[in-house]
Amino acid sequence: MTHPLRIGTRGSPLALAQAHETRDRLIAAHPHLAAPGAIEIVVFKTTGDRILDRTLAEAGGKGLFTKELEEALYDGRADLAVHSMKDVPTVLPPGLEIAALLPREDVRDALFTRGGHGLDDLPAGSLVGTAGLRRQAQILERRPDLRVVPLRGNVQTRLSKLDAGEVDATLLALAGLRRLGLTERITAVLEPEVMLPAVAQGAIGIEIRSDDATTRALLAPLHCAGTASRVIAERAFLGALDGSCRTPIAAMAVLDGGRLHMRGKVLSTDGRQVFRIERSGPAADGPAMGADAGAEIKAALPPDFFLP
Ligand SMILES: NCc1[nH]cc(CCC(=O)O)c1CC(=O)O
Repeated sequence: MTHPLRIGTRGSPLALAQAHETRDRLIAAHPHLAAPGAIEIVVFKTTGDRILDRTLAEAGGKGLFTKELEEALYDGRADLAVHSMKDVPTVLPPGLEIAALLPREDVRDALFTRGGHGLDDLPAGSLVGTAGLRRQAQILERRPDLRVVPLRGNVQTRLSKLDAGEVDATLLALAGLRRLGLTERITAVLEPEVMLPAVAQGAIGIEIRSDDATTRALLAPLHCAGTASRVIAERAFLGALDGSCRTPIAAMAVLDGGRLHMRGKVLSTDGRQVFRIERSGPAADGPAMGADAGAEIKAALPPDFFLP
């Protein structure tokens, strides 16, 4: 090889854990890559990492966590980019593709509360810290008597704010906590009936240049077909909705033998308006099922539902 295989990643602890998982899986599939210097992990700072004072929805725009990594792919500063698929826009920039989806983690969200309460027994008026509109809307759907305040930062930051009493509760994706080994302090895991996950939550995707057949071949053994059929259906749902990032949208597909079941949900940010959809069909029909479900729920929304 003329140069090391360069893995591009963000620098957050979770992003680094995902980059290391990718490296480990590459080495397991191709033992020659264990040689010193065969793989290099290169860290890039993304716009999303720089914006710490506002919620992402306020910052606006899509691809806040992916753009700089994609530029590195175009320039050849990275051969592959490791992403949380949850942060990857439904339409990829030209000339790039997701070459592999790693086996998906648990898709559910975890709740942390100071008093050890679950969601249903948190005292009225409790402050729930989350910057995510999907989580905000579904918390308020179930508990309109709670107050949601913006809370950003990595896992450690959020937990220290919880300890300091800035908020009474916060939520994080179980997948990220598992990958960081930080599940110990979880108070409750929220079932999808209460908190439907974000599209592609818990899935790691690896992006490459479409003209890079060498890297595509290296990644082929890492690809998980089951994860792909679920994530592709969910992303088709999101793509058909064409929602702004200020609209709470959730979806989850599960496989049962050869069949795919998917649930989708669109809410108002205050959780008062909730639109749901459910579909089942052969796994091979996932993309059409997702797109169809997205179109149907969109048609049911009031005309001015999507925020600009
Ligand atoms: N938007 C940030 C983000 N992107 C992916 C994850 C967690 C890992 C995953 O869902 O794959 C997180 C943090 C969180 O929501 O708790």
